[in-house]
Amino acid sequence: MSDSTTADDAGRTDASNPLVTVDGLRTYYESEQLVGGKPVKAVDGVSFEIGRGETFGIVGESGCGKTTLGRSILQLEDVDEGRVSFDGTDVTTLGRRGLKEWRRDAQMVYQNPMSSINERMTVGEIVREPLEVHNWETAASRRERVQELLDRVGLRPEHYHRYPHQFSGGQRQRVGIARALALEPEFIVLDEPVSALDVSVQAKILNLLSDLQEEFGLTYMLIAHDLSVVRHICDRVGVMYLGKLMEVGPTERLFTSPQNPYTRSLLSAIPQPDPDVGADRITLRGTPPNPRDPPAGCVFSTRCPFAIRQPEHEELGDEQWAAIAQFRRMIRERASSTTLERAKQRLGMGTQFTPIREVAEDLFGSLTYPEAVEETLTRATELVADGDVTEARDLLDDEFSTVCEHESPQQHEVGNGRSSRCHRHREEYREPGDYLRDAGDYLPE
Ligand SMILES: Nc1ncnc2c1ncn2[C@@H]1O[C@H](COP(=O)(O)OP(=O)(O)OP(=O)(O)O)[C@@H](O)[C@H]1O
Repeated sequence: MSDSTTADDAGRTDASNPLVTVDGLRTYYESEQLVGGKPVKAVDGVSFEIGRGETFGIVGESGCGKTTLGRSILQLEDVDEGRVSFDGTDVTTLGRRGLKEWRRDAQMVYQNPMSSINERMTVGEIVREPLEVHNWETAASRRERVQELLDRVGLRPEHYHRYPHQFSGGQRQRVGIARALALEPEFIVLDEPVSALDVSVQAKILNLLSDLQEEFGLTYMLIAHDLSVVRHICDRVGVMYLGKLMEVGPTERLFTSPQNPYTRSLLSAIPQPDPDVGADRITLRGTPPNPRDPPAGCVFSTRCPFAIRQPEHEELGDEQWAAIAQFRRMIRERASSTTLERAKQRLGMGTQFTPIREVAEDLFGSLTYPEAVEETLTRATELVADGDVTEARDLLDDEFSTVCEHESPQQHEVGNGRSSRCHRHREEYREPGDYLRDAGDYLPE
């Protein structure tokens, strides 16, 4: 975003001297259920660095853990595991006083900056509050500082005594930015700072953030679901899925040559202005799984268009493969229902699942499969029809599951300052890029 970034041409930061280092961060939200409830794995082992003066973007679908990651870095959430170092200091071990001091340096700007603020406070009081909390200099200088901040973010002196509800969305965001800047921080987490605003206002706020970064040497972490905003202003980007960072890399490289299947799918799901482009692009099937119960191996394996297959299944078309994946998903769901639920179903009480033969007909009826695959699918269908759902699940697992479903992939270095979590980067498999080209699919340009 700024010229002062330490990222080089490839977007690599000065690794010997990053401002923020996140290492193996985990934040789980415990279930409200007292017994047996699984926690939400909102952030699940995330590592990356942010260089001084850099704008680091975090993208991903709704609920993938972006906000929790931002709040965890700022120690606004109880972190379960991992370290966050800021300028070389591990802030996860700071006591209350140390944390209060450090918070001057690290601030957050929210999508709706007024949501957590007492609506009876005037704009001046809102911006001044952090100065009061930290007992910053004298009352007169605090007042002067607030005037200076209002002016710097494009508000007028008479706005001091107005209330935020008298303001437009863009002006309210300016107030939020002024408040975040009050204590002269070095690092700001911007959580969807423009997504609630009209496009014309978005550009103004982004320009303001860019100017402020340059003027004060700020380092930003920008959380956004709008990929065009990220592409426009971030030096590097991290792509998140179900609490994991799937790919990290310099923005332009990541957008033009994504290395991870999830990044590819996410980018190709962007509506293309030109209908001729990306006519056969990859689409993201379904919605992400429940973060209380993420898939056992690679978190993206249940939706991945590039999932590794057993060699004998390589020839199956995408449609055939997708139907099998859907069939397996449904059987897994049924197999995980409790004995009591299953007994109730048999007695015609409780949830009624669609008869499995009907499901099989709907999914596979119009498709052709090699004989051996067809036989397995028929056997699984009959097992479910006879009530042996677990056996059917195991049979399908034996036939179709691969490393993607059993093992969580490591973060592989994939060149030019990029890293990606995917088993396909291992030597014994074909790279996602090669696989895609051979399949003749669309690669985002
Ligand atoms: N306080 C909380 N208690 C329990 N679960 C939570 C809490 N906050 C978030 N979650 C859950 O944690 C997961 C990650 O949420 P988070 O808000 O971090 O995602 P996000 O990527 O920022 O989503 P969005 O783009 O919709 O804001 C979600 O499943 C969410 O429901």
